[in-house]
Amino acid sequence: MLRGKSVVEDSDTLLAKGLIPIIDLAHCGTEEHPVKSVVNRVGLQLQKALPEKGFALLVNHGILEEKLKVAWQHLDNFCSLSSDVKEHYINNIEGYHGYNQNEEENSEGEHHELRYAFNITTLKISNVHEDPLPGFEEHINELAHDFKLLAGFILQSLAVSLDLNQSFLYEKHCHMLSGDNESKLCLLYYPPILEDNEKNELFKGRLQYTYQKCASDTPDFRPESDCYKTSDVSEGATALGQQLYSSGHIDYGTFTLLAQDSEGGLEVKLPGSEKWQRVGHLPGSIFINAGEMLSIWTENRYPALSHRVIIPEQEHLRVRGRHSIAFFCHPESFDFVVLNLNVFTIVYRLQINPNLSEKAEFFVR
Ligand SMILES: O=C(O)CCC(=O)C(=O)O
Ligand SMILES: [Fe+2]
Repeated sequence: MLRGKSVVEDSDTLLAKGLIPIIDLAHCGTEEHPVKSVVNRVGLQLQKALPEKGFALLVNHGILEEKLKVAWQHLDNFCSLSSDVKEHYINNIEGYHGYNQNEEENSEGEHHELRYAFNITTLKISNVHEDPLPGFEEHINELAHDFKLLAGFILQSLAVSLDLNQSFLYEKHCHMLSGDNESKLCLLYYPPILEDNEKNELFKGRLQYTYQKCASDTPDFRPESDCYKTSDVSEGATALGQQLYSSGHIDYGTFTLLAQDSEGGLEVKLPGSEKWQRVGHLPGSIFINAGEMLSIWTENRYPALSHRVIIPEQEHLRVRGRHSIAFFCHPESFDFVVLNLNVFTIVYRLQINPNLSEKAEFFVR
């Protein structure tokens, strides 16, 4: 995957304003032969961005917009299939590969996960029936591979940022998307949410579009603004702009790469803050945030970012729905112990440098 083409024109202006940590990956070489000076520079930028903001935006990352668009079109086609056809694609218990029906159906209790998800956990197996979805598997696998390569580059910069040998973290993640590692590419579709005025209830709208342009051509990043007025909102509230597509959480892997097709409700708590703040969307960029694993290894030097997706209050955003693609980057697990009570303990043994934890234990909830 060669990089170089500039996809974000306004990044210099935003950088100059100091509002947003933007990391430019142009001319960084390939994952196998990365350009050392770029690895080092990206490492320095991550070293500043992750503790201060908990995230950064990657630009000129080499994953073409067109590829993302086609993936979302495939996802739309998939979501439009009848339930009995979709059932054939439901993820298998061991690998979580395939359609995640639970996320769609989980509308009981306080949290509503109003979204469709299709997971790619391995490039090896072929359990996607091509029949009603011509080209789906080939395309999604190629995209998953691109994300894996991008993650590979970031791992090298991350290692440098932590004063580790450049290949150290990369080697600990070398089985991503092999089926033996929890990394996955997750195609997500958040349907338009409509309000039934008579019943005063929210319901999922029909899929209405294939791909959407951003609400505005101007990059939109306003962590200081409070335009959704959600800072004091308790989860489970019912008014639009307060209802959640995806409730507040941290990702539990090393880091997550997130591509979005538009502005649409992503909110974060910046490190040290208890306030939910909106993250707008910079067209063409990929959002990166640290996960729980990285925060454990670094003893919270790179804190895991709390984030959630709300249903936008503004009607023009809400009625369009939204697509995203998340790549969850996970290390190899050397020891996997399953306890009862639905709690898994995963022990990762890593010989990191003496300043960092050698062993991290954490719980998958
Ligand atoms: O779709 C998004 O913007 C975020 C998804 C997310 O945070 C997750 O699936 O963990
Ligand atoms: Fe997440």
